[in-house]
Amino acid sequence: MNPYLARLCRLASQPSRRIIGLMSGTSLDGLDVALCRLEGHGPSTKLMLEHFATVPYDNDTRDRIRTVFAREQVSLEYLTLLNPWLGRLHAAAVLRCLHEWQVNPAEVDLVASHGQTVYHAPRHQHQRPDFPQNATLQLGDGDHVAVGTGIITLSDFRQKHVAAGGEGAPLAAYGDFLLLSSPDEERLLLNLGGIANFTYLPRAGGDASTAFSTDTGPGNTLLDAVVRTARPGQQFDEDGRLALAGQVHPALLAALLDHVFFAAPLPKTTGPELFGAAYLTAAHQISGTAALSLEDTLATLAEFSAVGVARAVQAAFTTRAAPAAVYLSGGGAHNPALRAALAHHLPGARFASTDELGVPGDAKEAILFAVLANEAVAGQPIAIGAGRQRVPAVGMGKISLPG
Ligand SMILES: Nc1ncnc2c1ncn2[C@@H]1O[C@H](COP(=O)(O)OP(=O)(O)OP(=O)(O)O)[C@@H](O)[C@H]1O
Ligand SMILES: CC(=O)N[C@H]1[C@@H]2OC[C@@H](O2)[C@@H](O)[C@@H]1O[C@H](C)C(=O)O
Repeated sequence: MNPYLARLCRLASQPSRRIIGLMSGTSLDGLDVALCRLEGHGPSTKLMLEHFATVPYDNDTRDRIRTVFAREQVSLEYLTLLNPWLGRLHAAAVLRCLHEWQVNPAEVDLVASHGQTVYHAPRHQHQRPDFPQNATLQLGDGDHVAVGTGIITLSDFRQKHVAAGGEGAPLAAYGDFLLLSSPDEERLLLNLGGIANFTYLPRAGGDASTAFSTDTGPGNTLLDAVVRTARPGQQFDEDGRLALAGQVHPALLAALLDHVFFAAPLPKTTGPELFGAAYLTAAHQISGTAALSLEDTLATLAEFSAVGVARAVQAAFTTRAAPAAVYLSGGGAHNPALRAALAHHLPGARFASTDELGVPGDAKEAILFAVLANEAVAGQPIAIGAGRQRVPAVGMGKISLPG
């Protein structure tokens, strides 16, 4: 037997596993690296986060990804070259983190690598009759991470979700359900990344089939794009200072909200393919606001993100009140302008951070992939999907052996 397969079998029956979760999201700020100790599997999973770091992307890396990111037309050669290049970059980042944390790679059981989403194409977005499927593409091939780190790697988690009928995202519900369900309260877990999404969790022990997650629209992606253009060298509106100095422009807001995505049934996903710079330019033109100040544009975009969240929450809870307990994660949770707009549009909510539940908000998505890998190796197909999520129980992740 291949010794790596034998190792994998041993890992599956161990009481706990040490797994590195990797996530690089739509904001392209860097690679999130979470070294997790995961004990057990399924609803009895216990997480100990041993270390977490975001390894920032330099300008060259960001530029390379942006050459293909969310673009309909790209050079096939460039895409092909970027795939192993990113895999090796992520492997090198893992080794650097382990060195800093004084952890021997041989003492890590698995890497769980999300890769870099370069194009997300749910059917409702691509609308091509010749391709009736949902589709999504992540680069940074798992074989390159496995060979580069010497650690067995699981990757490409989203394809199984698509194969089973889902849109390949959000996968957050699977990890949230296993780690953050509580017998004491039902919860909304609201992640404010480039794209915003939330997970609804019923009380632990309740009807698990009602758990689900959905994207709600942009989180930070348009805010970041505007700042990058207006203030070269700046990646985002630090502490929402510019947005807080502006006023919401009602006509621009109305133009931004005028898209079928916001009325589409839940769950649904989206990405910068739709909510990119061109979307904002069109809304500026329609509303006659092309000359609006940077501050007012950012204030309006923060409002837009918050209204998107509020509309999805309203759509999810038409016959009863939404859960009051809302736990925030993702970079947008650090943006006071976004938080103020959310507080206004979700008046019944009691906001806290997932940090208070033992899962640091900035690390939550990287941890998710470690949890998915743990289930793929030691658990069962995760059975929350069949209900509201409308995806049969699946395990996710492809296995790459280092040798
Ligand atoms: N102090 C801050 N003030 C304002 N915004 C902030 C702050 N810190 C982080 N952000 C925002 O958070 C973003 C990074 O968020 P995050 O890392 O959650 O995104 P991501 O994981 O790439 O996105 P996604 O979840 O869509 O894949 C930054 O680009 C910025 O917009
Ligand atoms: C296709 C894709 O990469 N989607 C990401 C993105 O970033 C946020 C939102 O859009 C979410 O749907 C998803 O990531 C998280 C980790 C998820 O699947 O839950």
